Amino acid sequence: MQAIQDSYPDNVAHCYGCGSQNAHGHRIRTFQEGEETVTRFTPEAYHTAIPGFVYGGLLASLIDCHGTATAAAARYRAEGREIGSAPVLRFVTASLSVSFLKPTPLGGELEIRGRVKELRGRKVIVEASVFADGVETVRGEVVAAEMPASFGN
Ligand SMILES: CCCCCCCCCC(=O)SCCNC(=O)CCNC(=O)[C@H](O)C(C)(C)COP(=O)(O)OP(=O)(O)OC[C@H]1O[C@@H](n2cnc3c(N)ncnc32)[C@H](O)[C@@H]1OP(=O)(O)O
Repeated sequence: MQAIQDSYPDNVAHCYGCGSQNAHGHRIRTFQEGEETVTRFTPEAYHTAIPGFVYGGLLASLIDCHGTATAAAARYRAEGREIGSAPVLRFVTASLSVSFLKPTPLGGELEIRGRVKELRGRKVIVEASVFADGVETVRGEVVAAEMPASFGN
């Protein structure tokens, strides 16, 4: 099945969270499921915070990259375009907020589910949650902004 990240051109696919070209990264893959987006990810033992529980920074990065992918997909949909079609839309994180509702157990697959809260101009706000065994443990919000041509300057 085609993931949203599969549409990222190779020259911008190095992100630590979601870049297919980053051998050391999480290389998350996000899928559209109706009005929601879904990423599944299984943390490794080295993603430990407190023994038996997942490190919060990893969870934040899952929300982050799930959010930017959801934002890009939403804008393509809003424009009635196929994901990845030219001109390519690239979204980066303008802000990220994360609430850790419960400790997230380490040792199984996590599900990250997201939805668009607002889509306006060059900005998309995405809400996303992490579920472990069906229990919501983390909730976050990503403000994703379309990457300007001047990015980094
Ligand atoms: C092709 C695929 C690429 C895959 C990459 C995936 C990335 C994964 C996640 C990341 O780690 S990205 C890396 C971390 N993020 C950055 O380094 C971004 C650094 N910041 C910037 O480059 C600029 O500040 C940014 C592009 C986010 C905004 O600059 P703009 O010149 O576009 O700002 P502008 O003032 O035009 O704002 C556009 C909209 O975003 C809003 N905005 C900007 N910064 C914000 C902020 N910090 N918080 C909330 N909203 C913000 C802003 O209010 C506005 O909304 P409105 O249209 O409603 O007014």
